[in-house]
Amino acid sequence: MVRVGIIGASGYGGGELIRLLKAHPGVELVGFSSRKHEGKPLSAAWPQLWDEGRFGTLEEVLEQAEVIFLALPNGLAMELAPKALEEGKRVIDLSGDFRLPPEVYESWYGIPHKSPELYREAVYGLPELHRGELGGARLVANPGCYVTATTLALAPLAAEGALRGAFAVGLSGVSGAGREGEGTFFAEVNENLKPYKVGGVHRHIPEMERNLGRLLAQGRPVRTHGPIGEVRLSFVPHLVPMTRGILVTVEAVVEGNWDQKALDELYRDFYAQEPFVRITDALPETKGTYASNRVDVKPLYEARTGRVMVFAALDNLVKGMAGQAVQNLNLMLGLPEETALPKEGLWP
Ligand SMILES: NC(=O)C1=CN([C@@H]2O[C@H](COP(=O)(O)OP(=O)(O)OC[C@H]3O[C@@H](n4cnc5c(N)ncnc54)[C@H](OP(=O)(O)O)[C@@H]3O)[C@@H](O)[C@H]2O)C=CC1
Ligand SMILES: CC(=O)N[C@@H](CCC(=O)OP(=O)(O)O)C(=O)O
Repeated sequence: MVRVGIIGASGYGGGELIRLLKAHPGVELVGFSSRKHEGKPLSAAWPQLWDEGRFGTLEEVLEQAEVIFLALPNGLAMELAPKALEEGKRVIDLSGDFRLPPEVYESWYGIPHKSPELYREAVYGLPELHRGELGGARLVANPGCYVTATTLALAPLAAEGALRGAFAVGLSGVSGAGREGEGTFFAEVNENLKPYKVGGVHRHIPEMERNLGRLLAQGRPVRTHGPIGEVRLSFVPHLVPMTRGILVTVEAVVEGNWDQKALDELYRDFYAQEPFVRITDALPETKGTYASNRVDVKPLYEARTGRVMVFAALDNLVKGMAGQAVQNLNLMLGLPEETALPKEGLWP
C-alpha cells in the first residue's frame, strides 16, 4: 500500500480525489489538508462521502504521505513541490504551475515562478501521449479539462503531420471554476450562457498549442521537454449552466485530402489501445461521460465545405482533473492504469 495525501482536500478536485482513491486497492489515504476545515470530519465539506477521516494541516500531509496530490489554486505548488521532493516524496500537481516553461507561465498567468528549475524535471501528465515518461516521474504536471479535451480531439491529426491550426469552442460546467469560482452565483449562471476570456487571452491556449506542436514535431510518443512545432489555435470558452462537463467543438485547419473514412481510420487507429478514449459513432455529449474517466471523441468531415471538425466531451472533475491524476498515479506506481477509474458514467 502506498501512503497518499491530498493538499487542498476541501476543493472540488480534492473531493473527487478522495471519492476515487477510497476505492483504490493500492492506496492508503493518510492525510487531507484544509485551512477552513482543519480538525473537522470530512463531512464538514463533503456530504457525498462516507465519513472516514478528518481534515488536517498541510504540514501533516507533507510528513505522512509518500505521494502527494496538490489540488490548490495556481501559484502554490511551485512553493510546496520543492519541499515535498526534498523529503523524498512524489508529487502530482493539478494546477498550472509546472505545465509550461516558467517564462511562458509568467506571461500567461501573471505570477512570478518560484521554482523554475523544477519545470525541467516535471513530466506532463497526459497519459495518452506521455505514458512512457510517467513511470519514473517524481513530479507530474496534471493537465486540466479544456486542454485535455482539445488536445485529444486534435492529437491524431497533429501526429500525422496534417494539423496547422484550429478554432476551438469550449463549453464548461460551473464546477470548472472551482468551489470558490468567481461569477458562479446560481442567480447569475442559471438560464445564462456566456463567453469569457475571448480574443486569444485564455491561459490554456499556450498549453494546447505546445501539446499539439510536440506531436507535430515528434510524432507519437512525445517527450515533455522535446522539440515543439508551430500550431496556432483560437479558443473561445463559454460558461454553461450545468454542474460538470466539458464539450469542445473544434474546426481543424489541416493539410491534405480528407474524407470521413480517412478520419475514422486515423482516429480509431490512434486511440485503439487507449482505455479511456472512445471514438464514437454518435456525437459526444457531456452527460454520457458524467462521473467517468472517459473522453468521447468524434471526428467529422463536412463534405459541403471540405472542413474537418472534431467534437470531444469529458467530465471536467474526472478525466479533466482528479481521474487523470489517479491515472497518472497508477502509471507512476506501475499499477494497472485503469485501477479505481470508472469507464462508465451516470445516466440520466
Ligand atoms: N475545477 C476544475 O474543473 C479543474 C481545476 N483544475 C485546477 O486544479 C486546482 C484545484 O482546483 P479546484 O479543486 O477546482 O479548486 P477549489 O477552489 O475548489 O479548491 C481549492 C483548494 O485549495 C485550498 N486552498 C486555497 N488557497 C490555499 C492556500 N493559500 N493554502 C493552502 N490551501 C489553499 C482550499 O481549501 P481551504 O481554503 O479550506 O484551505 C481548497 O481545498 C486549480 O489549480 C485548478 O486550476 C484543473 C482541472 C479542472
Ligand atoms: C469554467 C472555468 O472557469 N473554467 C476554468 C478552467 C479550469 C481548469 O481547467 O483548470 P486549469 O486551469 O487548472 O487547467 C477556466 O476557464 O479557467
